[in-house]
Amino acid sequence: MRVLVVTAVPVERDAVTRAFGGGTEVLALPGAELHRTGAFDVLAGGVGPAAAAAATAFALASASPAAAVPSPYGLVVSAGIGGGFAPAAPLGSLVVASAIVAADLGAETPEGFAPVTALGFGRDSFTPPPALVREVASATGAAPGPVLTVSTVTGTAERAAALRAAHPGALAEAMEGFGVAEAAERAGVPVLELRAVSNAVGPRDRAAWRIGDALAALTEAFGKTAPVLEGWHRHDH
Ligand SMILES: O=C(O)c1cccc(C(=O)CC[C@H]2O[C@@H](n3cnc4c(=O)[nH]cnc43)[C@H](O)[C@@H]2O)c1
Repeated sequence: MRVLVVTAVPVERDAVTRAFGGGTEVLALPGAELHRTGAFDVLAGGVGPAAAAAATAFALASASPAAAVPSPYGLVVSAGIGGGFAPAAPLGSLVVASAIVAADLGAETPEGFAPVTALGFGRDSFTPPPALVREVASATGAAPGPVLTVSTVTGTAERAAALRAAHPGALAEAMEGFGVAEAAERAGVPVLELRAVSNAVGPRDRAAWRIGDALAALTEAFGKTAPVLEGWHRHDH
């Protein structure tokens, strides 16, 4: 079974492929460049949910161009750095999504934020396979919990508090998971999201970012969880 890993930017892609120990082949597809190592195809699809959804959809469609041909991918993983909600997700820690939540997809109303589902269309979250989430958490030490997808990075304590209130238990925010999940769902492939925390969700403080530490944590996590991911079959669980 092949695994498609979608990051936002090339440094995240390279942090993931580094875990697999070399021998990477680059495959140029329409709309996507896959870095293939063994069972893993890793793609830097761009920042934000729209870029992530488009890149993931192109990769999935290129891999099985005819509807009658099943996808070679058994799993799609959205991976990269992210902001962590303190104290549950400190800098350098890992989070694996138990739910991938579109945190700002909806409407502002006098009563507060209304998710797109409350407006009567679309969906506002995806649930990765719970057994796989548990296995990845156990292999990597990642904390399992909801991960929010936002189009605007949180930069104030007020916004962080509003997100916590609207999504109790959320551990992290990032910008691509929901887009990757939308594309994976349409291809009938399960999805997972794994984030390494580079900064705290809250007031903007660029000096406090620990991007290098988070990328190193991402490499270590994929090193530990690669056998779990490539050996996982959805019907096993
Ligand atoms: O300019 C800022 O204040 C700022 C703060 C944090 C992150 C950024 C980015 O442009 C990175 C976006 C990129 O990284 C992921 N990411 C990392 N931290 C966060 C976050 O706190 N909230 C949302 N996304 C984050 C994200 O998935 C993007 O790929 C700028």
